[in-house]
Amino acid sequence: MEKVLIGDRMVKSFGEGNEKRIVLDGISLEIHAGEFAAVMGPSGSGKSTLMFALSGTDRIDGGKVVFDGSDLTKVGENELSDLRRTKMGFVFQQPTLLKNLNILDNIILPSMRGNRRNAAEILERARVLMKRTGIADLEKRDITQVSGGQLQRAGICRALMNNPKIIFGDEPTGALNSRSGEEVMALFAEVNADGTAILLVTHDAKVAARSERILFMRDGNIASELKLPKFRGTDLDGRMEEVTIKMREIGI
Ligand SMILES: Nc1ncnc2c1ncn2[C@@H]1O[C@H](COP(=O)(O)OP(=O)(O)OP(=O)(O)O)[C@@H](O)[C@H]1O
Repeated sequence: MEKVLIGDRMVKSFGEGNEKRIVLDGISLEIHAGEFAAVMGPSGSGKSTLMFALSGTDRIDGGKVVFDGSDLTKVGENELSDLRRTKMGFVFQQPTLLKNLNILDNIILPSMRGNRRNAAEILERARVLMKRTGIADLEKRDITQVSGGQLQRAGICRALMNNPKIIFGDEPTGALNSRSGEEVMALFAEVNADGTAILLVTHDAKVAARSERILFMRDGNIASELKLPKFRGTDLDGRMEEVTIKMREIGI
């Protein structure tokens, strides 16, 4: 199967001299097109740093990252930001939406910048996504007038605007109540069923159990891996148990 993302012996450290801390310690991984993977690990094991490295958000000190055939360690800043804007989607714990714009404008803003599609097409795409994520009637609302779950859905719509090859999620359900969290996860499953690869960082066994491959990090490397069949909406409890056993095994 086609590999959409390859991290090859990635090294990243912070600090200098005695303060130097190696956070990614030669870690390698591959994500296939359409795969749904999760990263778990103790606090400080390097999960967020890994996501920043794989998405070209941060430059790495050693090794390489190949995304959709482009070596992110070699491309210039403009090309890198184009790749990130047009082929990757990002969903964080707290969506970074702008306070002075309504929900719809927040969703379309990044696509309006430097995009060849015209405004009508962009608007249409946003409305299709808002309908699909259940927030169609909220387009004129200020971002302070919607719930956390609705805000996160708006963030997901924004991430999907350019039909990305991969979505990076860093604790995307971390700030949500369990019902909204489940709805957001169901949305990720739908997006994944359409062929978009997903890579999530999570502390939550219930979230990880919906993925098909879980990478367990420890001290800047992958300590273990768990493969599961693609989640079809059944036996979440059994899957969670498998994840929890593995977490215990490696001491998370
Ligand atoms: N910009 C930075 N400058 C200095 N140190 C950093 C920086 N970013 C991360 N670190 C350090 O790197 C280590 C790994 O951080 P990272 O955020 O990747 O861990 P994590 O596994 O995502 O943790 P958590 O589960 O708590 O979010 C931590 O010790 C952190 O303090």
